Amino acid sequence: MSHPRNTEIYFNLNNGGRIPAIGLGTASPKGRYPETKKAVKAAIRAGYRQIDTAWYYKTEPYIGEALKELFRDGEIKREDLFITTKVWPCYWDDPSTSINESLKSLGIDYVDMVLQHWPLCYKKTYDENGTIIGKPLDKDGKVIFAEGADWITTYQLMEKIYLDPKDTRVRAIGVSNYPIEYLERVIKECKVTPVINQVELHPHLPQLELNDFCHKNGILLTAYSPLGSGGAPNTKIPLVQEYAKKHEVAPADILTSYHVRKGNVVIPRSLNPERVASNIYFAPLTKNEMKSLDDFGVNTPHRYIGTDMAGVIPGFTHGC
Ligand SMILES: NC(=O)C1=CN([C@@H]2O[C@H](COP(=O)(O)OP(=O)(O)OC[C@H]3O[C@@H](n4cnc5c(N)ncnc54)[C@H](OP(=O)(O)O)[C@@H]3O)[C@@H](O)[C@H]2O)C=CC1
Ligand SMILES: O=C1O[C@H](CO)[C@@H](O)[C@@H]1O
Repeated sequence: MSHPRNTEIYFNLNNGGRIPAIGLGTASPKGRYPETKKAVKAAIRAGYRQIDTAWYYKTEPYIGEALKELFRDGEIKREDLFITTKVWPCYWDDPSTSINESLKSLGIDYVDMVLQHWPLCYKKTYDENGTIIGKPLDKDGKVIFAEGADWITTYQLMEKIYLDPKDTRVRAIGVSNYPIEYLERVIKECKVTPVINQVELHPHLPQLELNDFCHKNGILLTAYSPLGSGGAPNTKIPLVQEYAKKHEVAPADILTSYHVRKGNVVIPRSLNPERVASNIYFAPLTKNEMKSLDDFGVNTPHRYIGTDMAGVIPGFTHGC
């Protein structure tokens, strides 16, 4: 059977721009960061036009190496790509520096979108070389938060950068890991509605209320960890395997098409060039199949990422 490709689908953003429906995730496992270069090259050659990264991932220099070679060899032009980076909570009061560091590592002069990675503020802490520590921990291994800090500050500073006509570093701003209550506050107190809320989303965690709220307010969701993160456990869900067989695609394609079918963006990660190239097929899931996948998660909610954050972000629960 021949299948349309998610790489050919784009969604409109509330600021007039557009975003490719599928992007390559680049939160590569520790010890394998350099392999991200090969994955990015495989992705662009397979038709991906979106790369999702973050200051925190430490993979930006390798993405930068891949881009440099792809641009040099005429395989892709900068303007044909959509590159997202994120501001980590250690830079909660200085997104400008975070963005500059990301741009330098990536070897580009603007990003298509910057997201506030988490609505959290960590205390600024440096190691013996003067390098900022991403996740400062106390002697008991607990994250050290910045006292008296307000998570909305980061978004307001990002907004300032975005709205400054002389500052061309950022083409769209959004958020990540925001529950509904946090989005409500941003919509009320800020001038710019986020274009995207990037959250964990898959059949074990369909977040239906959040999806409705975002779409009613012109915000798209980006589904992170769509395969269930390391080891892709969601590919083993019997319902996913049944639909894969029926639609003659791989289970991973059911897990990505589930989001694209809802008008949401999805960013699967793989360091295996063959899997990168094969994770792009769109399965036209029926209304009933979509409902069964939603219902599956409502009954068996499971979060793979950031469970340690749940206690400090009200509303950040299983969120079904
Ligand atoms: N905003 C946020 O807070 C967060 C954002 N993210 C973003 O979302 C992206 C994706 O999420 P992530 O948690 O990385 O994990 P994914 O859900 O994308 O799963 C990645 C795992 O699936 C495996 N895999 C990929 N394709 C297949 C396939 N076809 N069949 C079987 N296994 C497969 C990969 O192994 P292999 O490499 O061997 O193929 C890897 O182990 C991240 O990389 C990052 O960009 C992620 C977490 C939080
Ligand atoms: O984006 C992210 O990736 C890491 C784990 O892969 C997570 O802590 C963060 O939100």
